[in-house]
Amino acid sequence: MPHLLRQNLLLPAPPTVVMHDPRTHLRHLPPAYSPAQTPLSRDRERDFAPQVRYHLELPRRPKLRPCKVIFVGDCSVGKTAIVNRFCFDKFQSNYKATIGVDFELENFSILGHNYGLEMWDTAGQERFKCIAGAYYRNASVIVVTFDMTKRETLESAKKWLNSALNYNTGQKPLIFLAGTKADLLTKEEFVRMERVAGLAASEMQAEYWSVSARSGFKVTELFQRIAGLAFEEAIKQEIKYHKGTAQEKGKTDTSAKSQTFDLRNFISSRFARQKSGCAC
Ligand SMILES: Nc1nc2c(ncn2[C@@H]2O[C@H](COP(=O)(O)OP(=O)(O)OP(=O)(O)O)[C@@H](O)[C@H]2O)c(=O)[nH]1
Repeated sequence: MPHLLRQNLLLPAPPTVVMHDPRTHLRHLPPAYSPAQTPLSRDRERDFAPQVRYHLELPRRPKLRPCKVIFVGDCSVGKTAIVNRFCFDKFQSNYKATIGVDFELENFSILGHNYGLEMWDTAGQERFKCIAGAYYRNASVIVVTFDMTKRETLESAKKWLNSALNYNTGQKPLIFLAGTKADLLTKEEFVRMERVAGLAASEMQAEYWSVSARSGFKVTELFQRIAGLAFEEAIKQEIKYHKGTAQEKGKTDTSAKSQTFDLRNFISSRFARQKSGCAC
């Protein structure tokens, strides 16, 4: 009975060690793949915005819904592979087409707040497109994926993005363009492909990433960046919402005050009229 022994000898209890998973525990905004290839944060913004940090220090805990991330792109480009590499740290070399859609949830701790990423890995095969399309709605993040060894998959990236945006007209999702299978390219091919893909990304107003699910190259960094930026955006939305309701409340308060003033005037004028003998 080791705990009894400890009690009898009045030994201090060992400190509780909280183990944080460094993949999902963020204290700073993870950097872009390349500062030149991101429309999502300016080069000098290397961390969470000060207003976001300030808001999180207020006693009121933010109410955050999980963030919906959708992966779209041609079949066999490696959408499932990058999700599986990040969520389970595994890679399968045999191809198994996604039927409709697959779903994974990963929980992050960002600046001490829990934040969930819902990952919707949609099918690239044409015959499943009508099913997958139904899952595009309410996406906060769109990751358009292409195979760096197949130029034609980059060419269809814009088509995939437009189709995902058509289901999300009411909001402004964050857009990422991810080139996969970086391990299969020579250095020259890699540099050439990044140049072409970077141009496509800026046309799509997307942040560009080259990754490899096989080697794990930049996969964790991509997901951390997605979580960091989506979290920051969610807090900014919350700040906007609170400012809006505070302004509304201010307006109601002033109109209530002016109503009290009018009421007082009305009573005193009525009283004066009654005094002067008028009954109307
Ligand atoms: N060498 C290499 N192969 C990869 C990589 N990523 C994916 N693959 C392979 O590419 C094939 C297709 O990968 P998936 O992840 O299933 O592709 P997908 O985009 O989900 O395909 P659909 O479900 O049809 O939309 C599989 O055989 C994977 O093993 C990578 O980074 N490097």
